[in-house]
Amino acid sequence: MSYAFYHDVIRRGHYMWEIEEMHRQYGPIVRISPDTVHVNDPEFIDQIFAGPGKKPLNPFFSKQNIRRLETTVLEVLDRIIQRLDEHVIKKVPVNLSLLYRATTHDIIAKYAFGEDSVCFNRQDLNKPYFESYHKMASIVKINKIKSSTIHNEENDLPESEKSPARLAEEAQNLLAAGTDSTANTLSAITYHLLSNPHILKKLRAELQDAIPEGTVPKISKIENLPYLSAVIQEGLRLRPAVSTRQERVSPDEDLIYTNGKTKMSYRIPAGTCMATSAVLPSRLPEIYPSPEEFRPERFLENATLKRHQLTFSCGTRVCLGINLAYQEMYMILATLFRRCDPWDGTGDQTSMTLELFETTHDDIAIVRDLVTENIKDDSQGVRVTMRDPSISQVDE
Ligand code: HEM
Repeated sequence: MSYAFYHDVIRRGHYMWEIEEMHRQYGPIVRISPDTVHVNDPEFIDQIFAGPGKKPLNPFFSKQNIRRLETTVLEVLDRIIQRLDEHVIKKVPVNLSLLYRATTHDIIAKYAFGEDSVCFNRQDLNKPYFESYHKMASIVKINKIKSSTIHNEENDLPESEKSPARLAEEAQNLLAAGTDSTANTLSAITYHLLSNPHILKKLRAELQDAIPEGTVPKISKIENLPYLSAVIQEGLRLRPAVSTRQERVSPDEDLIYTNGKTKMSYRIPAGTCMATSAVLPSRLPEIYPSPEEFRPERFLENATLKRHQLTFSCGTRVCLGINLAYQEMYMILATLFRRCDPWDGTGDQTSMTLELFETTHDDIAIVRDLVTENIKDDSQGVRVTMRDPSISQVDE
């Protein structure tokens, strides 16, 4: 049995931590299997991942096309607000992780397949569906996909590539890639904001200035807000959603890696597989002091940090949904935290408040790498108690 198989499969997604330990002992470049070298130096990662991004679905997910999706996002945000109000009235905690999944799912389902409010039309927000991932295929109506925007955007594909089976697979991939990823990062950011009221206070001040009227914001009003942007980058750093080892090969040229500290150089022969997981460079203490700490300011103090993030990958395999993911994160966070203060326990607050409910850091901490990062198996997600002095509550 190979070492990688043992830690990846038998120990369920633990090889990432073993690799991190190897880097601690042996430096930024280590061999992790007979034919794969793992790299944990952002300078060299930039070199390996360089390259143009081009893929068939790109126009469909371009920034311009995603902008047209704003109305859909705004509609879903209205549904979120309704749900939150219902929870306030009933005095029951809200599972924000589930709510975020329902949100990201419904947005991608609407955009890509014309499906309306698959999750929000259900009282349980389709919780059983998220719990049993394998049922995903059943939610996708193949005929709808055939007439969807994806299909229209792929007119230049050969007929064989437009078969129902191929489209269903594509649909399944998009739903899988576009739902949990953004939702997990949002859950982590929410946890950190509510655990750090001083950070949330700064964010709220910025949002109040940008959106004085307090309505659900247009993306153009918020996408350049410095503190909100830093909060999102810090969330992506700590919870990068996709933890898989991203692999690249330099087919023709040998690469030379020079360790910045020791000045030792290594020749990596052409054809060698080079891998890196976005989780590891994001935790390097020499680049991110106190890496476990949620500190958005680090992105304001050092504008080059964002360049080092491998969260959405880059080059030829850059995340297809990057524009959608950013639009969702900006709009959801701005909507929620423009409205809600952290609960201060006094009972004197005049705005809607949020307080973590039976949620600890373990509910957002990455435990394993199963292509996407996973938290502990028995986590209930990030849950909050909401209070709003302007809404009368009823006992359940
Ligand atoms: C915080 C949110 C997200 C993160 C961090 C993220 C990250 C990534 C990363 C790192 C990859 C490359 C994986 C590799 O090289 O093996 C990737 C690929 C991909 N992502 Fe995302 N993603 C996010 C949200 C989304 C969304 C909203 C969509 C919507 C459709 C999406 C669709 C895709 C697709 C289709 C691919 C495969 C691209 C390809 O292989 O050509 N992602 N994502």
